[in-house]
Amino acid sequence: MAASMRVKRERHLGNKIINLNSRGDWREVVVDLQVFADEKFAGFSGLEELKSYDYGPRNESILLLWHQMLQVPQLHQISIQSIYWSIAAGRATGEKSKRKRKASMQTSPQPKKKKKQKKSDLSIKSKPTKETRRKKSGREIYRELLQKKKQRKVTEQKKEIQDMSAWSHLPIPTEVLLALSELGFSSPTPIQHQCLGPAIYKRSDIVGGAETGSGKTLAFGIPILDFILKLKAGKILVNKGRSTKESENDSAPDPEMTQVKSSSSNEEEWADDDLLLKDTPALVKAKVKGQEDNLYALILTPTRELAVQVKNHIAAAAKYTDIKIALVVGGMSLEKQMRILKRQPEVVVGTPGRIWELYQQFEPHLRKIISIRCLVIDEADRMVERTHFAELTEILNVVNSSPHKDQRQTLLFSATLSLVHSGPKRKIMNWKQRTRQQVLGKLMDKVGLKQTATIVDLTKKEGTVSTLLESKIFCNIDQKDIYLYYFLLQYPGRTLVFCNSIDCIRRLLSILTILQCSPYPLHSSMHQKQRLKNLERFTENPKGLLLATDVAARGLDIPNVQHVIHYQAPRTTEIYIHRSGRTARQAKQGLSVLFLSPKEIGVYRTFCKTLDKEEIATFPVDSRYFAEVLRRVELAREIDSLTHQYEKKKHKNNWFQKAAEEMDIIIDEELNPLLEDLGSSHDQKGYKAKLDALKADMKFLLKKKIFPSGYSQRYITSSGSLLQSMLEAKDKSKTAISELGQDKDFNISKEKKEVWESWKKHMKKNNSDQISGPGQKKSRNKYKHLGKKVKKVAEPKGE
Ligand SMILES: Nc1ncnc2c1ncn2[C@@H]1O[C@H](COP(=O)(O)OP(=O)(O)OP(=O)(O)O)[C@@H](O)[C@H]1O
Repeated sequence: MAASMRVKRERHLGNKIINLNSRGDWREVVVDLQVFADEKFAGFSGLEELKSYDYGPRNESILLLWHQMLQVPQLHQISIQSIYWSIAAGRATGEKSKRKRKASMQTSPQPKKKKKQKKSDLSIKSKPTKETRRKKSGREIYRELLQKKKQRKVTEQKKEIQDMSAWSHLPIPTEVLLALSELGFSSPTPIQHQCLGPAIYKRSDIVGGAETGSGKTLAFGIPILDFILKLKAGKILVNKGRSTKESENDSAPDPEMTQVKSSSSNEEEWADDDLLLKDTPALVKAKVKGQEDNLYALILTPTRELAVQVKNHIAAAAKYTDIKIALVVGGMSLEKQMRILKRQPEVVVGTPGRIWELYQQFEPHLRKIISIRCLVIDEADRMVERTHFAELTEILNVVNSSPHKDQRQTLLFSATLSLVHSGPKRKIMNWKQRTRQQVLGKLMDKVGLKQTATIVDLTKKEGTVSTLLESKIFCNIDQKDIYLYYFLLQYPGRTLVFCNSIDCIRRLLSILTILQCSPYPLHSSMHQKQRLKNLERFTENPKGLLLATDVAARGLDIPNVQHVIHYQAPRTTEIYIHRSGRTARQAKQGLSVLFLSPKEIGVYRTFCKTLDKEEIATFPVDSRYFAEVLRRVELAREIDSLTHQYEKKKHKNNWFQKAAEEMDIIIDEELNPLLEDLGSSHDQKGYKAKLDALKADMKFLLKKKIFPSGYSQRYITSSGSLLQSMLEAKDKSKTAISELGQDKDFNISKEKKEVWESWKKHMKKNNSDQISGPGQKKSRNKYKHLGKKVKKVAEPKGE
């Protein structure tokens, strides 16, 4: 039988005490009263649990207090702290009662001895005697340690509580501000600073451009959260046959909103009272009736990974709200996404393909996109490109056909929204050089933005961020592997290597795996789960190596990526900016290295011109260690080539045999020639022995250190001397590139081979000239026997 008891519940908020008896929703907890039969529990009559733990920030009086505190800077920190703690306390209570309930369920069917144990667990306050302390089981000790760890974590969080006064001039909802404080975002970034005002107060359409890693996600995420919170609180009326103006006429200005607005310096500019309504009973009814099960915001991104990230980022900011955010992307279970959509999430983040697919299947929640109130297109310049995302055009046709289109807020963001391309050398018919305004105007027309849209363009002509150290290495296609491996060896750190094709990634993956660099691939032909898993592994590994196509070029916010390598030159200037933008985020330092083959000089020249860059500095390479690097790469190529040829044949035969089996066909003499010749068993044995020998050689080579101990692994010394050397190298490379660019015969493959061979000879000679230490001489002799095996240069495969 259950019993209940109301106890005095109090929480301290700043210097105020809030009596919780009058707040929150409490419910009885069913307990077995026999457990409490002991006289120790005399007077115990029952347990109650707080049903909703949101009494903290969402309570009106606390909100009022919060806003009062915002007016007094010195109280600012206290208010954040107090509200934080009231939430933390609520959560802790919730978890505790959940645990208790679970414990009581577990204890009831168990024998009495166990129950007694539970009783002593419940009497937490009684000091443990020496005897009980000695009797503690391993599980109890573990639990205690866990508890202590939790407490320490909370104390650390308490210490990290931010001064959030830098946000006070912006109309950020308290719940969101609280989450931002927890995330450690003590001030808005420039793009947030400029977008949040017009987006929240005026609900303007926004075209936002800012450099990579500058916080654009929250610049559109916060206005969405604010809008939905206001809708839920009945401060904005969704158009259900009644205009917002009508409702506003019979309502007084909302005290809370007035207060926030008055603190704004741009009050006059932003004031748009049409959108701010008082909590009249009629409005509350309208909210309850029509608004609760609506889809309010749709956020579209070009890639699935970016959609996952945007969803998580906005969900973190919405942590203290009850706004539901769903992810709808391809490559993941359709059924699961349909189940999630049944829960009526207010915000849907996804890729156009899957959203359109579900729309066409008449998924009821997504059918509401016609009446969405917020539409965000992230990486808008890429999304609206012709030939890309036909589904986006379909979605835009639907949302733009809505009779309430004018009430929709549309937000477009990218780091390359207004990039103006320089004209081609030979003028193409009808080609016109556009101004920034014309580029933006075209984009706005395509999406259907209002003419009154606010344009916040913080992008600079040079495109990349100032903390990024850009460099290039001019080399032949065949040398790229060597330079890449050299770089990875000399500069360990989280590195992202971009290639233009999946084939190139597969080849590099194989070679770098043989060289024990542990690369993770990421491209569109992989299973979505594997893609996300690899991204996660890369994020967790401080020396991680990710080989990716441009699927990872835009938007991905992977913390502390130190190097970005363009193994193949990006096809467009935009891609160069986005790829490079995966490093040097949030004002951190980062390095990008562009590998340029003679064929790629044209592209390089184009984006130097577009980005107003005279030249990109050449990355300094220490050629003394190149022979050893070369030796390893060649051996890896040989192993790869041998394995690949054999495995390809084997795979083909297996597939053929399986297909024949399924069709009940016997592979007779007639069909036999269709199978690949794997050689006799003797040949196969020989092949395996050869492969094993090569692998053993590789193992031996990998054990040896290439760089002597104490050799600097930093490309930027504290004095910046290496940076200086890169700048000095700039002029040299400039002439070298222009000379090679003029050499018309350079691209003939025979010539290329000769250049490659002569370069190798040169490197070997160079190396032997420079090896002077006895240790190094000795180690060279060690590899003498390997010379024969690695003599043959494997033909590099096409990229
Ligand atoms: N106000 C803030 N203070 C500190 N960090 C912030 C703030 N806002 C966002 N961030 C962090 O900055 C990082 C970059 O943010 P975000 O991914 O939104 O950048 P972006 O401008 O969209 O970049 P990209 O153009 O590459 O997509 C994220 O890790 C985010 O958590």
